Amino acid sequence: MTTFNPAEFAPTGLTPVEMAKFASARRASYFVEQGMRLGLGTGSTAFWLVRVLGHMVREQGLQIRAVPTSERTAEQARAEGIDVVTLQDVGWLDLTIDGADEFDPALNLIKGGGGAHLREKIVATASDRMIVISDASKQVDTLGAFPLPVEIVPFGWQATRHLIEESLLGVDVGARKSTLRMNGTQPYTTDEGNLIIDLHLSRIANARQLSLMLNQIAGVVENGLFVDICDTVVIGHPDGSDEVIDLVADSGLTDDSDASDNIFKDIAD
Ligand SMILES: O=C(CO)[C@H](O)[C@H](O)COP(=O)(O)O
Repeated sequence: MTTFNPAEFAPTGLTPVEMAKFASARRASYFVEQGMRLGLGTGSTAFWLVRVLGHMVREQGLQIRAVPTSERTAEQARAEGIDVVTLQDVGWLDLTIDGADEFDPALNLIKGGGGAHLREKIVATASDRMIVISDASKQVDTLGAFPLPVEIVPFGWQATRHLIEESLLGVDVGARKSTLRMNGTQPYTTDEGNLIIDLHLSRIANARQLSLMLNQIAGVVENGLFVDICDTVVIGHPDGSDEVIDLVADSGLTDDSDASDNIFKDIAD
């Protein structure tokens, strides 16, 4: 049990949207314990997590070793005084806390709006537990309104995109448009030097099937569907309140699995 107090960090003058993000990050920080090896997410909600943890490190003696999921987050974490290490350094993580673009009732996710879903998935699946921090706008009945990012290698990327588009004909989705993510006039490149194709699907009937299918295509590095990886979502609200959805606690079962178990579930299915 943590003896630290995330609520001590209390920024003022936040817009309602920022307050909701901050509230979710603050609540998730209560799950962080002394000595933990922690995965740090990427994005505007994870930004608040790093702020809260930075305060706990500097002012409350929290000691953590953190593996950031992007260069952006690494830079911010270092500036906050957090001990930044590599996944190779620590081998495995106790907990990853990250944002999401959408989550459904089973807590399956779309991630990668910030272009970091490859490292985010590696870090999350190398963790005992993944907690998502979010405002209520990310909660959906069915995934797919948010464009699904697919990271692909630059070599032969047009052919890879063509194969992705062809493969979509065989799955139950609401639409089948793809776009190359741009950064101004240039293609957006990830921290790994890859490109991103965003899939505008509107509705994804079977996230597990689609995820497996996309990752079988040569040139695809990773897609933004996180299936059976997250079991806790902390939702923050504009009034500063929060709620926790915890699949394990809500089911009354104990969690003897870890985030990497999804790989075996996928293969078994
Ligand atoms: O997946 C991500 C980055 O790749 C982010 O977690 C996701 O885009 C949510 O970001 P934000 O908290 O800014 O809404």
